Amino acid sequence: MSVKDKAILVTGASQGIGRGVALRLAKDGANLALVDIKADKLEAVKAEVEALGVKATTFTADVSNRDQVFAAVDHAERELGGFDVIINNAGIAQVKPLDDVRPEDLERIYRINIDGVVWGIQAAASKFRARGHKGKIINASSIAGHDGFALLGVYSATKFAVRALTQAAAKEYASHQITVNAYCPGIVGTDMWVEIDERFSELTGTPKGETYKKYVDGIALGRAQTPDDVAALVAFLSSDDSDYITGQAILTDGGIVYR
Ligand SMILES: NC(=O)C1=CN([C@@H]2O[C@H](COP(=O)(O)OP(=O)(O)OC[C@H]3O[C@@H](n4cnc5c(N)ncnc54)[C@H](O)[C@@H]3O)[C@@H](O)[C@H]2O)C=CC1
Ligand SMILES: CC(=O)C(C)=O
Repeated sequence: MSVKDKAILVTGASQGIGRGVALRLAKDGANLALVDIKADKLEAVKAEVEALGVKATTFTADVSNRDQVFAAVDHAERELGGFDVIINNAGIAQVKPLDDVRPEDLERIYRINIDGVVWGIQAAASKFRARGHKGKIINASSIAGHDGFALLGVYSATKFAVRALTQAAAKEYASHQITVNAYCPGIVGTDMWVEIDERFSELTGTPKGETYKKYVDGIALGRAQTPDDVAALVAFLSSDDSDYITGQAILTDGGIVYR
């Protein structure tokens, strides 16, 4: 399984799963374009990637802005000398009872978690077609894209939407040898879960740390997921070994949701 010398763009690369994916792909020999809305942390990840002996470049972009996503893909191609894979990883959580959801809540999360994936799909697919070669589009869904989670209803809806987009894009682009798949992590110990845990505490009175613990206790393999666990699947989906897989939303959760 190899991604050696592939040019790969990762969104949400400043921290958490995106950073973990970038480091794993760099270890495997890929050259990386690191994209995030948070410019300050990107340079540190770039240095970590370069220390592994591959090329890295950074680009600050808000994935909800179509022009910025297209510019990020152009930048990646220019700086890395090619463009082979996009990983539409950036996303935000939202913990809210459905009763309390207002139009601005929907607008904010839809624009990042759904629109951002649409722009990433479009920008990558048009680049692959312009270059006249195959390509891979890999999107972040979740266990919450397979089961709706209480207090994470709208977030779950966005992750179901990512699965739908993944299937539709796989069908639309297959004739160009572009594959489109999604990864569906479980409970990963990143800043996103710190935020989710805190919001559950505020809403339900559960002591801090207890919601995270409750979810981790429900994992069959008995431990929380790490970004490296997720990165192992993303590395496979980025490699030529996954060439015959398209339109799938693959669970990597240590045993929470069974499909
Ligand atoms: N942490 C978890 O347990 C799980 C996470 N996921 C998904 O994995 C992805 C990564 O999650 P984590 O690393 O845990 O989150 P995180 O919150 O630690 O990192 C997310 C990154 O995305 C960036 N980002 C947010 N909005 C952006 C925007 N508009 N434009 C560009 N970058 C933006 C942030 O600056 C941050 O660097 C997300 O799509 C999330 O929904 C899925 C399942 C489980
Ligand atoms: C953040 C997330 O996707 C879950 C299910 O925890």
